[in-house]
Amino acid sequence: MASPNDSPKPSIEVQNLSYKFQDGSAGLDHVQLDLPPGSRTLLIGANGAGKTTLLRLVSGKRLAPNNTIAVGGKDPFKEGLEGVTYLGVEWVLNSIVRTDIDVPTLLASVGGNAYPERRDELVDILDIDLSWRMHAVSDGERRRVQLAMGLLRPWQVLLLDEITVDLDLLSRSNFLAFLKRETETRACTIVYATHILDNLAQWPTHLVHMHLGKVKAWGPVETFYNQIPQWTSENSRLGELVLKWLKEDLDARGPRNGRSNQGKTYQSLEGLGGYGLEKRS
Ligand SMILES: Nc1ncnc2c1ncn2[C@@H]1O[C@H](COP(=O)(O)OP(=O)(O)OP(=O)(O)O)[C@@H](O)[C@H]1O
Repeated sequence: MASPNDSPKPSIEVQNLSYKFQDGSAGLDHVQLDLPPGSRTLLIGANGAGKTTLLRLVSGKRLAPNNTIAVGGKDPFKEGLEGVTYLGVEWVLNSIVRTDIDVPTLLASVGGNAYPERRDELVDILDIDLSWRMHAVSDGERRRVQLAMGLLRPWQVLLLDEITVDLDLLSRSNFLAFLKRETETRACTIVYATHILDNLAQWPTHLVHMHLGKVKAWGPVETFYNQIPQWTSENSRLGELVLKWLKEDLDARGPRNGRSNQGKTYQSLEGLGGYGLEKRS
């Protein structure tokens, strides 16, 4: 019988990937990445940097240009990748987890009975009460059940698009430790887009820094730490590095609504009504 370990090694290769949205606006610009099998990559970037766009393309949910993406050596869109799990916003909003349904039924519906040991481990680490009914749980409790559902089948590539925001600190820490163990004990690879760095200092093997649809830098995590020779106890070294990157990105981009041009804009409105008509005394 085939086991997940018989599958091709789950590397993620992105070659010169540019992507435009349907309205013609630029989504990604010449993205180049080569994430090795077994890696745990953090995707870092400000809001709107292109993280979700990249993850959706890598997962095969969006069509990328030919020969730009290979996951375990395969084109994710053409080959409908078995073993690639993408957990993002659409998945979080799935309405079934808000109905009056019990947890064992939900877990069985996603194959829980085929992987009883994994199911029981996930129930344990995510501290799930099997007597919960899903219409009567908190957001964080619902998220934990969803995570158990999403992680149950032994994926080879896991693409996570910040879906841990509702978890309390301990649940999130257990969840991250589980993911780390997974990459250490079987052939699998993770890419995680997040803004929350708690408990993550020792987690990633690789970092990808995105800005305005481009990958500004990527590589093994230790190759970046010389950028942060000193760090405070308030932030981890990773936290300091990410803060530095985001500040640089903001400086490079400038303010969203062009405040530096504001005087000019108001002048050009003169005569059109509003403040432009006021006379200086
Ligand atoms: N369907 C779309 N059509 C046009 N532009 C889009 C579309 N979806 C996203 N964008 C734009 O593409 C850019 C990247 O969006 P994306 O969702 O990939 O960012 P992100 O890095 O995941 O941000 P966040 O941290 O806020 O989740 C944003 O400027 C966004 O407005």
